[in-house]
Amino acid sequence: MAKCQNLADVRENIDRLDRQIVPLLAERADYVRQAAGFKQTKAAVVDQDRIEAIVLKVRHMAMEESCDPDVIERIYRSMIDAFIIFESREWMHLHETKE
Ligand SMILES: O=C(O)C(=O)C[C@]1(C(=O)O)C=C[C@@H](O)C=C1
Repeated sequence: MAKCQNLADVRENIDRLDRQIVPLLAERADYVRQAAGFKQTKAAVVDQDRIEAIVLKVRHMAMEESCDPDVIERIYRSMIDAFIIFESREWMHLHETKE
């Protein structure tokens, strides 16, 4: 990790990472969209056991990276909330247009 000399350096690095993160989120969104296709009911879009398993996993990963696990948990819970809204929309679209 580079030690920055000023705020402009910091922001350059943040912008570089955002250029990597957004394509990964787009790829993740595509898999979330596919998940909607495998779910029989709209209620199944929210899978609390799966969410808790993901949170546990990413908290461990954060600790391995010497990052605050509470920050990572908050980011993941917010991200999954957004994906649930997205997946619900996708589920309705897929299941409305079936018949
Ligand atoms: O794993 C699933 O079933 C998904 O739909 C993906 C995902 C996620 O974003 O990771 C989204 C919604 C679910 O409630 C749980 C997890």
